[in-house]
Amino acid sequence: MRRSRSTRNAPHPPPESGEALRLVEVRKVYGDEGTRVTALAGVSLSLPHGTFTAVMGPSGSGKSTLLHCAAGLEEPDAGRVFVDGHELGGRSETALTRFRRAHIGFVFQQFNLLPTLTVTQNTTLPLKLAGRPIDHAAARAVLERVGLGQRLDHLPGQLSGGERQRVAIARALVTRPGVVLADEPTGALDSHSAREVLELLQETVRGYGRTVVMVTHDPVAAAYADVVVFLADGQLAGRMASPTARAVAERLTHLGDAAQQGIGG
Ligand SMILES: Nc1ncnc2c1ncn2[C@@H]1O[C@H](COP(=O)(O)OP(=O)(O)OP(=O)(O)O)[C@@H](O)[C@H]1O
Repeated sequence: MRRSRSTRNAPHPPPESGEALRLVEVRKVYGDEGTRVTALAGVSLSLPHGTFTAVMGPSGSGKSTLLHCAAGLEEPDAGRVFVDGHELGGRSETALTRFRRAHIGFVFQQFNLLPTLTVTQNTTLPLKLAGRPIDHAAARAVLERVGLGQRLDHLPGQLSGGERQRVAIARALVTRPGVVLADEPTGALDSHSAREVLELLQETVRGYGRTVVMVTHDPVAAAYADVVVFLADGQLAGRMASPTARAVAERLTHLGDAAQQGIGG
């Protein structure tokens, strides 16, 4: 049966639980005897729909691993991950890929655009890969929303870093995922472009009800989020609502102490 245009374009309904992302005692260990590193040592986290969360912590504290486990890009050694109320574990690789394409958008520090595809083609690629119909009007609307309505036929090499990251955000949004995961999305940008990208991520949450989880090293970037969760040594080491850059920077300097005292959540 052909699906109607309105059904096809409807966002995925929020989970009844209201939780966009839930991690339960997630553990991830890399390497083997002699090189073993515990990247995540049993992390539990619950993020409601329509929230913007920043994940911070020292280098090597497990931030990217947490994001990759949440995205189903890495399989935890133990624990459970739920996205939009659906458990990721126990799926075949094909089923996981299909699920990821429907429910999760991912934004990388280095943009990961295909250099030979135009802005429009890069943006609609996830729909093409998912075998979904390409609604050019909808893609154009997303690109206009990120301020690239005048760049539709440009190649990534003809864009600034900030513009490339905005294409990457449009690409993450085009499938209307419930959850957008961003790994250092402003790490390669100057402060002006970074601010634009952060405002865009904020608008994604406030205006469109998406849930954004962003790994960052930058307290100024983290201050755009509703909540900051801190990681240290693969464990949760605290949480801050309504963060300011100054308060976040201050907390970061004491993170080591918090981890040693076993402060979580
Ligand atoms: N593929 C891998 N193989 C082996 N060890 C890994 C791998 N990926 C990550 N690690 C280790 O796991 C730990 C957590 O890494 P992760 O990249 O999650 O930290 P991070 O907090 O994101 O660090 P950074 O801020 O430097 O990006 C680190 O000690 C890292 O060396």
